[in-house]
Amino acid sequence: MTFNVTSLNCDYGNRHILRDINVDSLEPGSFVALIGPNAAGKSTLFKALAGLLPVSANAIFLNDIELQETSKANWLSRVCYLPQLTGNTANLTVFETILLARKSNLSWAVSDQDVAAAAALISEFQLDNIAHKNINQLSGGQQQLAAICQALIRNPDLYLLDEPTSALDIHRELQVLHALKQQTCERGVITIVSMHNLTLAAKFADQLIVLNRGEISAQGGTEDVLMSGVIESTYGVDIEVLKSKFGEPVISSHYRSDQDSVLVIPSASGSGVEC
Ligand SMILES: Nc1ncnc2c1ncn2[C@@H]1O[C@H](COP(=O)(O)OP(=O)(O)OP(=O)(O)O)[C@@H](O)[C@H]1O
Repeated sequence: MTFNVTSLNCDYGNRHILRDINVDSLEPGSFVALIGPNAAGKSTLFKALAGLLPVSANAIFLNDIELQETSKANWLSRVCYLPQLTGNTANLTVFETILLARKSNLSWAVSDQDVAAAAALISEFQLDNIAHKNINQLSGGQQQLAAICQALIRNPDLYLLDEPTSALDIHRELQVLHALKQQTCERGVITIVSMHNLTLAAKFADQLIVLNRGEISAQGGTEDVLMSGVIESTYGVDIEVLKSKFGEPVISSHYRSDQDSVLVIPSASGSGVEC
């Protein structure tokens, strides 16, 4: 199983958002972090790859299936897309929400295995005390955990996870990323996760894809990309890659206050104030 993208373009109206996106072939078990500044186009890329936006592309292949030549239902049975946290307003309990995700591409009937799989995830993520609660009565972090369980209960070939841990505390964040990485390796799934925390990206991802202003500026092994200088030029910051006491990379960053980063705040007279 492989995933690759050739020459993808995507517009919102007459605004070009993604330009000539190429993703080199990703193999089963790949855990990839999609990084890039705000508004770079990461969410748009996920929606495009999930088949939820009109695109032009030479090819978007998952194994031998081409997105533009298959049905949306067939594509979405193999691809699990988790959008950024938006707030779940469904009138369902946590348990029902997770069970429902399991049912998305199977028959209407609920088997003992489906119930057991939902219960196992609730137990693994210590959600027992909120399993009976309505999803719209939870905190942002609790809702995000339920959404992650919805993703984990699926068995896709490709995960597209848009900032899946943005609302989680550090303990939960590590727990979730560890579980996602484990599932990726054990099931031979391909996982692409967007994230802003570069240290966590470096800790978990074996590859980084850097998106900047709608274009991919780098794809490669995590260490190679971190050392290449592309992070500095993409974000306009200085970084240093250190090693933690656990032998893992830590990204130390420094704000650049040089001429290029002068921030101009518009004043009442319209002339602007430099900071
Ligand atoms: N529905 C939409 N209609 C028009 N423009 C949009 C729409 N959604 C996003 N955009 C624009 O597309 C660009 C890319 O947005 P996108 O949400 O993909 O960025 P992102 O990299 O995910 O950002 P962030 O890290 O801030 O979440 C932005 O300029 C945004 O304003």
